[in-house]
Amino acid sequence: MAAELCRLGARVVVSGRTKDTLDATVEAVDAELGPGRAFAVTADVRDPASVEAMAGRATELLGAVDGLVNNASGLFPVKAEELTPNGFDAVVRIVLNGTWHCTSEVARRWLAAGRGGAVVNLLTPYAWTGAPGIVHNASAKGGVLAMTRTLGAEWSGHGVRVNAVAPGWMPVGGTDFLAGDPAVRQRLIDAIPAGRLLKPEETARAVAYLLSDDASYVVGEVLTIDGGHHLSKGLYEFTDELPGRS
Ligand SMILES: CCCCCCCCCCC/C=C/C(=O)SCCNC(=O)CCNC(=O)[C@H](O)C(C)(C)COP(=O)(O)OP(=O)(O)OC[C@H]1O[C@@H](n2cnc3c(N)ncnc32)[C@H](O)[C@@H]1OP(=O)(O)O
Ligand SMILES: NC(=O)C1=CN([C@@H]2O[C@H](COP(=O)(O)OP(=O)(O)OC[C@H]3O[C@@H](n4cnc5c(N)ncnc54)[C@H](OP(=O)(O)O)[C@@H]3O)[C@@H](O)[C@H]2O)C=CC1
Repeated sequence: MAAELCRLGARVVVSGRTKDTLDATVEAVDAELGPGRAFAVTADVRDPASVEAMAGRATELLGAVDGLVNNASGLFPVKAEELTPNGFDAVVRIVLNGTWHCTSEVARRWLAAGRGGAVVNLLTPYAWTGAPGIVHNASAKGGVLAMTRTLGAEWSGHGVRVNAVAPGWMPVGGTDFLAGDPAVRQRLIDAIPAGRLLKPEETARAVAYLLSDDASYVVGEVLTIDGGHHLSKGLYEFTDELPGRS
């Protein structure tokens, strides 16, 4: 995500809890594009004080912050009846609370300065379809969907745009548990009308569009990029076999 945004011309502060991961991203961008495009700042999105410090440091490093991408997430597959209260909280605190802490911190700075900015939240189509097996993450993403629409409307008159992208399955990061098993992977691909997985840089380009002035009249919207996965293939594959076809 960060590397593709830099390739498209952005200067980016990457943030998360693990310094080594952030440094590796910055080193990769430096090696490809030269220094001064990407910077690392550690933060924990569950902690408002940590987020405040991150926003301050990002402003120092970039001069001004024009956009925020809420990408942090947590997920583990679990049957709902086996999920503990702490397990539910662990995911909701990252996804829903973390998105709020980052969005409110950055937007308050923009509003106080009398300037606009763009927020893009990472959703998934199951924010509105639901997703058996990951009730914690689906519930949190559903909350972020409502937050996107609410703040999109509430702040648009101030020039602060809040939108979201809803990617389908990318074989990266937290979805290793799906990608690792070739049989599971193929079953998932078979259910996607486009017949392939999503490339991370395709998600990054959708994020870049929503951050850009090209999307200046797009407010509280969700750009879904899942190859039609949530729409399903319906009966299309059976149309040659079904009785009554013309
Ligand atoms: C399945 C749908 C198929 C459709 C396919 C559609 C396309 C796929 C779309 C995929 C969308 C992806 C969305 C993502 O969000 S990907 C990003 C995921 N990234 C990560 O998960 C990385 C970060 N993850 C974590 O940090 C951890 O997993 C965690 C979220 C748990 C947070 O860690 P933390 O250190 O805060 O938590 P603890 O280890 O202290 O645990 C807290 C409680 O949670 C319980 N727990 C933890 N892991 C599990 C597990 N595997 N099973 C059950 N319970 C778990 C743990 O026991 C603690 O609870 P208790 O104190 O009660 O024991
Ligand atoms: N992968 C996929 O197929 C899909 C992903 N998405 C969404 O895209 C986004 C990125 O997904 P993906 O790249 O797979 O996820 P990853 O697990 O690779 O990345 C999640 C990031 O969140 C950071 N993070 C987790 N907890 C915290 C925290 N408390 N504070 C700060 N940062 C934190 C992690 O860094 P660290 O642990 O170092 O803090 C990590 O960099 C997520 O929002 C996800 O829901 C949506 C649809 C599909």
